[in-house]
Amino acid sequence: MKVESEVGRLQAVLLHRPGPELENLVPRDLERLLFEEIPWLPQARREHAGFARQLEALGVHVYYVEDLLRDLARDPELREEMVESQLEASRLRRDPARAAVRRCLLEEVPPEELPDRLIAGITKEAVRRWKQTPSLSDLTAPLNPFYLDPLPSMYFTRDHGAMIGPNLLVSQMTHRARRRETAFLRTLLRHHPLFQGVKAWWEEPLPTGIEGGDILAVAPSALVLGLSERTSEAAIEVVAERLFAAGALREILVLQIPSRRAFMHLDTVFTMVDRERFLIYPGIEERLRLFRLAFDDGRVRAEETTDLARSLARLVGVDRVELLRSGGDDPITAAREQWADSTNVLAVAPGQVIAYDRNEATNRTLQRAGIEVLEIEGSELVRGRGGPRCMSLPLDRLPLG
Ligand SMILES: NC(=[NH2+])NCCC[C@H](N)C(=O)O
Repeated sequence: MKVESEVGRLQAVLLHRPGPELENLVPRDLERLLFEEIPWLPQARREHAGFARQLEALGVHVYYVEDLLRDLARDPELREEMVESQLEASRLRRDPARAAVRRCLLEEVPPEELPDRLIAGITKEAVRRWKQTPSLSDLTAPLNPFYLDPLPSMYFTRDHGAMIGPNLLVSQMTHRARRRETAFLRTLLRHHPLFQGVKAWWEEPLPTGIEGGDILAVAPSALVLGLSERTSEAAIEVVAERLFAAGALREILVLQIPSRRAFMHLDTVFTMVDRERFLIYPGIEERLRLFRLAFDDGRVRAEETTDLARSLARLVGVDRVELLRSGGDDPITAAREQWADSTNVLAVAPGQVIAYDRNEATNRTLQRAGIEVLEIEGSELVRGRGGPRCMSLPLDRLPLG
């Protein structure tokens, strides 16, 4: 398994089917759990199944995080490791209730249900009988019902990490609300046979945030990284240093985007759709800052640069690249469609993408440019603020011939 480019023909991908975690969302928790709205689960699942069917029709192997975790949960030791790493990454880390939650998960929850239950969230109510006396936190349950929060953003598997060549960079999530998602990926990487032969680029977590939605491989040894609400300078510097030193990369282009909810990751405004073509939200172009990172005598050297198209061409190693603009020339349409993830398309091969059907103007622009747009429905899925790109973690792509 390896990924050397954002557009190489997709062979295998990791998804998560939206589940009861969405039904454990309540208005009070929306902001903290990084949602604006509550998707209607049965419809979100139908839409997600449509996405998976589209991928399978293209011959892509679709793996589901929850299925792989269920494979591991059969083994008592791995079950224990899964539970411990979830607790470590949660708010319960130093909570007196930790032991009771642990016992409930290991002694009461049937192993085959464990991954789904962890993702859905664990209520105080479910743990009550494992505690000796009612505690303050039991009494506050009506207002604050969860020991382990639901993970509603779990279906945005892209953010959990990124295959860079043959190995996986596991993200360091900026918000606590999403840290348990990556703990699952680490467990899979360590133990699941699917990942045999794939290593984490490094074991220890990075000091600060970097998320997969900000990582885009444009060529075998060249990355574009978003500097965004979720990915920090410090994390980019560490990643650059390590990947340069390992000989995995030659150059990195950093695109700084305004730190805003609507653009939480680079892939909400920019992605790659063909060997030499990119899709960008024009409302962002004026506000981008570009920085080039290279390895110079064992040190990462940064310099500011201008001209996105030229910088990308250099990175890809071609004379010129083409920037396609979302929203069909109308700033209002472009802003509306950006909010519905118009640029968050998933390239399944050079010049072939999966996109939400609702982004009509952007899809028309892509089609006119000769890009094949495979449309899926996503009116409930989009409420979580992500599209086909964020809903998929590519594990294997063919090299570009
Ligand atoms: N790569 C992406 N654009 N991911 C979208 C993530 C959306 C998710 N609700 C969050 O705020 O974290």
